[in-house]
Amino acid sequence: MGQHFLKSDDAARRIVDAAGITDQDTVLEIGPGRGELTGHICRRAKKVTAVELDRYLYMCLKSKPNPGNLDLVCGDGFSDDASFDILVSALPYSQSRRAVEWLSRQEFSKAIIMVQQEFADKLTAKDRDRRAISVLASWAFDMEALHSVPGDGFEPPPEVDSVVLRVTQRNRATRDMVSAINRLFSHRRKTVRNILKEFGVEYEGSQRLDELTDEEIVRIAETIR
Ligand SMILES: C[S@@+](CC[C@H](N)C(=O)[O-])C[C@H]1O[C@@H](n2cnc3c(N)ncnc32)[C@H](O)[C@@H]1O
Repeated sequence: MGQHFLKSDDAARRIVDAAGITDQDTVLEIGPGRGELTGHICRRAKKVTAVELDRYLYMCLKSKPNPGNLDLVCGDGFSDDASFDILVSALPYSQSRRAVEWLSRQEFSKAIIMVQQEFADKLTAKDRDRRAISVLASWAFDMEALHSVPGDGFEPPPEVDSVVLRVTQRNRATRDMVSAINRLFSHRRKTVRNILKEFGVEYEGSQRLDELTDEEIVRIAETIR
């Protein structure tokens, strides 16, 4: 479940400060774990929903005093019924990709997410290094890397460092679009014309997928939805 917990309260406060939460905001926290970020979020927000999948961690959090604006839920945080202004999440690393695909389909004003450096590099990769997730992320979001958190800032320490990203929405994706981009990238070294032939779509041009811009790839994905 990607259970690496922040050790320092200062590190937790720094992450929550980056969200710029006001008393008008509804905040979703996915994976509160032992609640390192939750208290800081509750002190700033109007309403907080914190969703923890691990029943034991959920019960531990539930046994603490509720600040009054916290709705604690045990379950999968990546729900299509979620409604929030701001997402704050030290994402479960095993589910970072799923989380980004899910976030691309939500309507939100800002997200502060912590991901492993390796995954952040994938999200911001350019040209031939791009994967489906890079194209989706750069089309759906503006992303800014704020600061890194070294592995020894967690308990237990993960093998790689993490980075805190500020994400705002550029475009909202649909489930079909996410799946079409993934399908295109399963053939990413072929020419676009050959890929599209497999989907019964005609295309003029001899470029390969990685020679196109993110916008062009998304437009092509829309033709095979
Ligand atoms: C990297 S830990 C972060 C914990 C805490 N927020 C912190 O910063 O120390 C990720 C947390 O997400 C929880 N988690 C994993 N998958 C989840 C899911 N699908 N929905 C909600 N919580 C999940 C894990 O149990 C774990 O508590």
